[in-house]
Amino acid sequence: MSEVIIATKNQGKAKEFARMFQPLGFEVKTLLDFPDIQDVEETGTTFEENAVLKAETISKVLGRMVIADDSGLAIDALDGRPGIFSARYAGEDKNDEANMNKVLKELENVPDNERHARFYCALAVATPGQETFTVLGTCEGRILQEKRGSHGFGYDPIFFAVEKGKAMAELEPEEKAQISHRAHALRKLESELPSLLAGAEKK
Ligand SMILES: O=P(O)(O)OP(=O)(O)OP(=O)(O)OC[C@H]1O[C@@H](n2cnc3c(O)ncnc32)[C@H](O)[C@@H]1O
Ligand SMILES: [Mg+2]
Repeated sequence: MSEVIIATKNQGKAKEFARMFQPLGFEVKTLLDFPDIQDVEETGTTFEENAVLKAETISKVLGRMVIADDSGLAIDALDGRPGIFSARYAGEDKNDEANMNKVLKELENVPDNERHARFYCALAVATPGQETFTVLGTCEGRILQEKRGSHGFGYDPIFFAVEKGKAMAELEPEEKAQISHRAHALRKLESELPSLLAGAEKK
C-alpha cells in the first residue's frame, strides 16, 4: 500500500483521512507520527493560503510530497466568523467545547432561519520542486440551538448537516465521510492524485 503524509496534528482530521484514503489504496501518516516537527504558523488570510503554507513547509522539511488541510466554519450571522480562526476561536488552547460555547452564545437570539453556516476544507498538495496544487470543498448546514451527538470533532455537535438531516456529530464516521467538506475536497483531488504521485516519485 502506498503511503501519503498529511501535515496535520489534529487527531480528528487524521482519523477521517485514514478512513477516506484506505479505499484509494493509501496508508495515512500524519505529523502525529513525526512529533519533532514544529507547528507551522498559519499566517495566511484564506483557507487555501494556510493549506499551502502548511503543505509547502512540511514538504520541504521531509523532502517529499505532503498534503495539508486547512478547514473551518463560516457562519453568515457572524459575518463569516470563526472562518480561518476556527481552531482558536475561544483561545490559544484550541478547545472544541469552548469554541462551540462561544458560537452558541453569540447566536443566542438568532432564529433558525438565520443560522446558515458552511464548513470549508482547503487541501494543498506540495512536492519539492513542483507547483503546489489546491482544491476547496464545502458542506452546507446551520448552527443548532444546542449540541447533539458524540461523533466527529471540532464543531460537529452544533452543525446540522442539511444533506443528511442530522447533526454532523450524530453521523457515523462513514456517513460523514460521504458528505463532509473534507470528503468533497478529497473527491476533487482524487483524479489528480496519480499524476501528482508519479511526479513526486520521480524526484
Ligand atoms: O492545522 P492542523 O494541525 O491541521 O490542525 P487544526 O486543528 O489547527 O486545524 P485548522 O487549522 O485547519 O483549524 C480547523 C478547525 O476548524 C474546525 N473544523 C475543521 N474541520 C472540521 C470538521 O470536519 N468538523 C468540525 N470542526 C471542524 C475545528 O475546530 C478545527 O480545529
Ligand atoms: Mg491549525
